Amino acid sequence: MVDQKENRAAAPALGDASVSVPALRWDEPPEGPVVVVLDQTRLPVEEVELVCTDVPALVEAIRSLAVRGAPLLGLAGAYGVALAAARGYDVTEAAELLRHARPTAVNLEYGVRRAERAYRTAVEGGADEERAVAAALAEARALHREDAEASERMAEHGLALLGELLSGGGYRILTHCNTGALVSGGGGTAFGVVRAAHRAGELRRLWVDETRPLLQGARLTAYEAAREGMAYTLLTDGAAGSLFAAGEVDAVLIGADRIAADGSVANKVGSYPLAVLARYHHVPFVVVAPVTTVDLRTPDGASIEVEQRPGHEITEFAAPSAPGAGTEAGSGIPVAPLGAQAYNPAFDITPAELITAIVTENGVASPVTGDALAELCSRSPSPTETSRSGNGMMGA
Ligand SMILES: CSC[C@H]1O[C@H](OP(=O)(O)O)[C@H](O)[C@@H]1O
Repeated sequence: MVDQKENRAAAPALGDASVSVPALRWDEPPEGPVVVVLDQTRLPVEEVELVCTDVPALVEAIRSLAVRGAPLLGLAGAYGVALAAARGYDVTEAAELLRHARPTAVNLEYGVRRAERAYRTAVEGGADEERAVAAALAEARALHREDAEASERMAEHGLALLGELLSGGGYRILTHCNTGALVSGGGGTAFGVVRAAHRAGELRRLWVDETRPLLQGARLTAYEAAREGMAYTLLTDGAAGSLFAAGEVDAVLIGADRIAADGSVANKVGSYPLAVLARYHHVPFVVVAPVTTVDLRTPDGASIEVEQRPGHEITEFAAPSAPGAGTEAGSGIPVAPLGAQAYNPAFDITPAELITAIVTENGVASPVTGDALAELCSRSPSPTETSRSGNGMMGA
């Protein structure tokens, strides 16, 4: 068992919309620097922090989804490198452990690379160990700030896009998995747009896919929606089709874990069926992600490694209140015959032609093309403009 200590929050989170701790933070107690993560496997029942004093503990937190969500994984990777350096561990070995903790979200390897490069550049420039550690930590903090700023801009661009795509306010938005402050250094990606619509008085209903098997929607998005005072309704993933058929969905907003150069999007399993439903029912299907999630080195969706997770996440039901519940086979409540085989991809791939728009902090690509994505990635963050440019670009 890795060395993870627990801090219990002042009050239970369930039903208490006020209690909140950051999804991830750096701390420097007298006994040495630590990375502290809010254990998302325990939400919404308890807000419990995991204090990671070394990289194996942080890797375990990533693998168990105690800390999860593409942009936040980037921060975990960057702070993990700083933690290794600050504690005198082998930075190369630590970086390798971190970047391979989960394969699909490109942000993880990006965050590791940013902090590792800062550390190496300092060392090669003659800096002593203390200054090299400081350089890695400064880079992690810079990425944290950038992600928070990106959240703000994605929310602005996304709200402007909804105004262009949908006539009048009173949006009924369906979302999948969890894409709010729990996946980010700021307000999140797709849920950040939902929050902006809510605060602008434009959100009539948030349909929340529960998102089997780990229930990020039921446990986490509902938790964030409740704290925001939103009108939200939970549904099973299989019920989404009947909502579309009833004309109850005005738009689908989802996040992303990796966007390939051709605009294919890897996101939580169940995203692709939503894209097909949205296309069949002529509903806008919008992906919201920072440019750090766009991987121009991966040519297409078939080239994205989709994480295959253990079958017990499907064949057993894990009670989130128990420490470590569901992280090991046999620790949950069986819901299938012993020995049942399970197919458990964590993500699926949605082709660009089924995506109405990709919203980033640098603007909006619609239609989604490789050129439009590359252009967005080449830009610096931009203020919101909703003019549609000739090359299919929307936003600044
Ligand atoms: C916008 S990042 C959130 C993204 O990450 C989730 O995956 P996981 O919970 O396995 O980390 C899901 O794909 C969300 O869309």
